[in-house]
Amino acid sequence: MAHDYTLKPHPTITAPEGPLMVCILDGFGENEFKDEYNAVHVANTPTIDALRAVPRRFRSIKAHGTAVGLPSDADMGNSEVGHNALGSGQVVDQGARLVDIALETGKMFEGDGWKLISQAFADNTVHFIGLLSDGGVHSRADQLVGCLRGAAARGAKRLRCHILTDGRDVPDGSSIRFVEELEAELAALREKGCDALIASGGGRMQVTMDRYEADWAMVKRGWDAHVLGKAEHTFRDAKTAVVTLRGPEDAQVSDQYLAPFVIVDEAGAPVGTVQDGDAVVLFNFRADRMVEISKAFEYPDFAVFDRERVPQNLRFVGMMQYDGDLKLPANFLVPPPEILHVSGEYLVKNGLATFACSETQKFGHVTFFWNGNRSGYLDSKLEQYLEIPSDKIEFNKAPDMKAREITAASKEAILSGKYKVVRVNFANPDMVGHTGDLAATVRACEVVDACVKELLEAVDSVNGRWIVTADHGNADDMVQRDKKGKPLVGEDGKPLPLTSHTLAPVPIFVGGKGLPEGVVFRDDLPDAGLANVAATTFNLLGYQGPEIYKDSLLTVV
Ligand SMILES: O=C(O)[C@H](O)COP(=O)(O)O
Ligand SMILES: [Mn+2]
Ligand SMILES: [Mn+2]
Repeated sequence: MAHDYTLKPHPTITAPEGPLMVCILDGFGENEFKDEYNAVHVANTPTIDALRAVPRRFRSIKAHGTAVGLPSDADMGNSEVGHNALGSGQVVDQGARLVDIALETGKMFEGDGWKLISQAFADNTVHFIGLLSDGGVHSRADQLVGCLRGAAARGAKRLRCHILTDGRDVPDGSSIRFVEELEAELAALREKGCDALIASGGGRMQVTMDRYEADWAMVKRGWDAHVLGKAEHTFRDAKTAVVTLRGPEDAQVSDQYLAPFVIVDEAGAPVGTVQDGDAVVLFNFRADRMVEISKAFEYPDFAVFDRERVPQNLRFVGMMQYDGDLKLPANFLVPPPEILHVSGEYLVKNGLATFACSETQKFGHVTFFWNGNRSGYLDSKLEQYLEIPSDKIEFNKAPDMKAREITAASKEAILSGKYKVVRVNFANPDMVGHTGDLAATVRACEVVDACVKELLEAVDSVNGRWIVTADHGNADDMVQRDKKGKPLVGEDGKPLPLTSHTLAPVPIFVGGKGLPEGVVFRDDLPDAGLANVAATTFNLLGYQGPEIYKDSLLTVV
């Protein structure tokens, strides 16, 4: 039976005169540590502070772990799962969890994707390309190991790993440990007669893992290193590669930004180029940073850069299918989560027009992830998505990013009278937070606060309403801590920067001149999370939340 998308009017909250603005401050958590390392706390944010002071229109909600479909509550949130939950009003098992289940049950090894790569076990090489860490955002090293062992046990003769060093979802410098652990695993496989080696690599923000077409040159560097075996730097082993490329202690390059490298044999020949008939597994489960490299492998008429040599009869799979609309890649090891009946579908099926805007780095977050991993418009007549091109530099060098441009465009949309919903994502607290640069991240939060002010004023001027919230923490803690929360210092006595997201909940604020006074947060949902936001938006639009959604956070007193 077709799903019924009819929205029922809310019994007491009427529709607003102006639009509803839904504003996501990416990486802006509500952290219990309110000290000098909490950029959200340190920053001068008069607008957000004023919102925090309004009784029962500010609270925090969960943005990590099982509340967003991740395997455990030790998993920090991230943009993919966060925007999925925000946009769909539901909690679904996410990629990390689905791959765990597929490995635990052995289903992984029975699927069509596995059957495809197993054709290369006897006479060809199986390549694994992906992010090597235990960050759990894009990939997990233990899942890579599960696949390697699974392949070796099922007769794969030759395995090659192409590793992208992290330092973004995990502490900088940890790449050395992850390489050591993988080398030990590969040595154990070699003991058992499987020829298993690391073949190439590079930092995730330099090589292969570009997203939303922000910088295709990254993908070309990856293709050259992984497939062609070409890079400026060659080494005999990966640990030496990583240690050398990180450079001297006083001028270290972070794991995220390591140059591409290729591992070579005694004669200087690459140990693992991709050849005709080989299998290639992209072992990341998350989509955004795997789409471009997937296209390079899969599209016969790919023309973004010169691939020079395209391996024929390749058995190419993703850990998941990264884009269900593009069917990319065609073959995959684990089916991705199915996220149905997202809020955008309810909006368009009820004739409510939406404007969504962010800059490149978060554009897919506020569209593709928001819409349950669907590309393009749900309804091009009722929706307008605007992407402001992001800078191509390290974001601590320009922490304002494109916040002003996003604000100007969103303000215009709010004032235009054309839209019922205006959805905005500000990338700054997250993208600058990932650099580990505290001062720049404070600045990022301040810029965003000023932009929010402008948007709230615009909403008020047309009697609209707003929700301001975030998708997960990041800027709210910029230092690594011990179990008791005490900041850790390095050998040089300096605090150890935290580049990753945090486990913190996120704030949520509602308001606007067009919001009747009695509409406030209920106090009986202490465990509410990001998935409770979608029904809340429908209430603010004058409708009841869809029955299949998590409860709205609102009540009328
Ligand atoms: O891809 C990234 O930049 C990080 O791994 C996660 O950040 P995001 O989830 O906020 O995009
Ligand atoms: Mn995010
Ligand atoms: Mn992030």
